[in-house]
Amino acid sequence: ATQHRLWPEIDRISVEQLRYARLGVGEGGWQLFAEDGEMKMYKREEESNGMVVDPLKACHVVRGVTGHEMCHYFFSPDVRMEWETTVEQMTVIEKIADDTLVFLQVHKRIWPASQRDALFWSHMRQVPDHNDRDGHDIWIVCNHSTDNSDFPQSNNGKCVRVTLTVCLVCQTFIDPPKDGAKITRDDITCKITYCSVVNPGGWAPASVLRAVYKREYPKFLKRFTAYVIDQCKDKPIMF
Ligand SMILES: CCCc1ccc(-c2ccc(S(=O)(=O)CCO)cc2)cc1[C@H]1C[C@H]1c1ccccn1
Repeated sequence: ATQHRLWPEIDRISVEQLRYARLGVGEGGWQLFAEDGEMKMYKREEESNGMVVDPLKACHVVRGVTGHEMCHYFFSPDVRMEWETTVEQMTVIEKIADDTLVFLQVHKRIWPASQRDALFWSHMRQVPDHNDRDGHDIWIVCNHSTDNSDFPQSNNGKCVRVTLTVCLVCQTFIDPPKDGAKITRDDITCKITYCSVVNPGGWAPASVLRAVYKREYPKFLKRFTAYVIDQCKDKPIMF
């Protein structure tokens, strides 16, 4: 089959985002702004034409689930509204492949800014075994804004379109049980890096956006990881 017109971009951005996620937070002006147990959230304060575009990087360790499971639920349109509380409406407008979809999401309005929507491709892939550590396979979901002539910006002037790049990078670690016993969920740990850059696409008060991010991102990651743990606990492990 001839490849989809977006494929070169999807491949490039996915590779680039994996590299970006694996960079430490030691350099580059990251400031820790939220901590909750194993979850650490960092941001950089950046503006582009007077709009807040603060890059965010969250690191977390979740026990009892695999990276494949985390990415499966993050990617899946069927369960998105179960855990995503800032989305009012979600539509899959194109299926590029089994592991690549195009989403249109209308987000809940953040007063006093106007309502936002986001149109982005979402791609999930397993990355060849990274033996640079004792880690196991890596799974990644990358979401990146895209245009679609059937869904022009500011549909009937209602929403301002944001541009975003998001990646969820998950590495599974297995602590082999004694004498070759079957691996259980008590033996697996998943190290997560979540990165996001959201450009609001139009003016929104910096103080309001920064307050929303400070509140919403920790809530978002805690809610999502709790959701995956709950969905997986009675199911066979998806390695
Ligand atoms: C003015 C910008 C409004 C705004 C548009 C979009 C998003 C947003 C879109 C996608 C994703 S995701 O990680 O790809 C999961 C799929 O939904 C996360 C966030 C966030 C905000 C802002 C509202 C803030 C926020 C922060 C954290 C979580 C959710 N929302």
